[in-house]
Amino acid sequence: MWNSENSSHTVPDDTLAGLPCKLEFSKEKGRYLVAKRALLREEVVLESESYLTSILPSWKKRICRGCFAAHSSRLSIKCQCNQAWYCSEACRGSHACAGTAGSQCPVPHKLVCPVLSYFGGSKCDADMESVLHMCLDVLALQHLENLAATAGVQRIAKLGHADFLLLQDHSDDFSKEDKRDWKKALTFLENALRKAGWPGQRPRPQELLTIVGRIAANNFGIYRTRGGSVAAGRQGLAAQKASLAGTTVSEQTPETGSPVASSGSGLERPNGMNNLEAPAVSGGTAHDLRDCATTSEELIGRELYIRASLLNHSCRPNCVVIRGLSSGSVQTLRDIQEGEELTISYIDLGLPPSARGDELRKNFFFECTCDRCIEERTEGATKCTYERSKLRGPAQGCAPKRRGRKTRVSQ
Ligand SMILES: C[S@@+](CC[C@H](N)C(=O)[O-])C[C@H]1O[C@@H](n2cnc3c(N)ncnc32)[C@H](O)[C@@H]1O
Repeated sequence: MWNSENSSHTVPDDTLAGLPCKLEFSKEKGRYLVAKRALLREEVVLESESYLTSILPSWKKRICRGCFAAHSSRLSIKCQCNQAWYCSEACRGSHACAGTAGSQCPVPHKLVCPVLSYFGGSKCDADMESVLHMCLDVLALQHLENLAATAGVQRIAKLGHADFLLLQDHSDDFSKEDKRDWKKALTFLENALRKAGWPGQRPRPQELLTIVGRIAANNFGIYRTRGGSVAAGRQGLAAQKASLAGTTVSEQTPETGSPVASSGSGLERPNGMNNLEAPAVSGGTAHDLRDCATTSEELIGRELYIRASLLNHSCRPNCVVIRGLSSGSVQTLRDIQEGEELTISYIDLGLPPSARGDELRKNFFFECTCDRCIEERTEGATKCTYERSKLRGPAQGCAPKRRGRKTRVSQ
């Protein structure tokens, strides 16, 4: 349910200007995007560079923080904080001053480096640590904007801190255990800020928690194919194979930004979801908004998009997010009528209904009411009545699943 205290249900007019979609709002599912006109299959609905990115600690030595290229062996150039690795001195130089290439919010590494020096001693798990990295970037952006405002400069980046605040905050929905874990992690961050002599305003714990609450429910996973070379990039799409049988989605080569040679079925697009064993696209990554990889995929990092975060979930999505090296685009999977809601999948669509529900409840805090879930529930109920009459006993396997403990925020 929409939390009006934590988020505003409008966005500035220019956020969606020129796009074939517009924003609507409902109390049940918050803001959502609808088609402003009829859309054709494979049409690009929106395109944007990522807002912020972070790499999981286990991958930091193989993905260049400057240009974001992935490498099959450990990189040899690193920053003194031991948190950022590079493929060249040029990448190190540009990251220090301008942040990761392609990010809409350039956070100069030299600003956050002293704080990151303490991250080696963090006892947080890898996922939490990657969220803390993003949290720090948000604080850095806020600080830079405060400085710019004092100096009379209006905007330092295309998208700023105000845009981050548009994201829906779910910190109030965290379970007791999550809140406790996050409190510990954020105390670690607060101490690192203090020890590093953070030049910006030191945030209050509640403020930090709302930053985490925004990152948690809105970040996109970056995946690689397990067992493939590190530079491989067809990540995140495999999971949608099951429910989108018959359609395939292309990936883009990072060098050209254009789809690679066609070899699939359905949409006749290459390296798609029906073609899991096909050679991977060198250097690219595709991602979707969900937390769990399939067995053939591995999560390597996380990133935030602002506009794409306005897309709600459906277990039968009509759009997909495709990631190039430095930008993401949302494309339609089928023809869409004017006024129809645009949706993507946040989860592995190959999961059985109850597991999909658990994922969405645990990580995104809502009960899915998409047409696929309703159909499956109806089918389940019919099957259940049939089984019951066959067994002439109590219902078997049809009891509503007990709501599991929400585990650590693992966005
Ligand atoms: C990435 S945001 C999507 C945009 C969001 N509705 C907003 O107003 O900012 C994810 C959140 O949207 C809501 N949401 C997404 N899909 C939904 C759905 N199918 N039904 C209900 N709520 C949904 C949930 O609160 C979820 O945590």
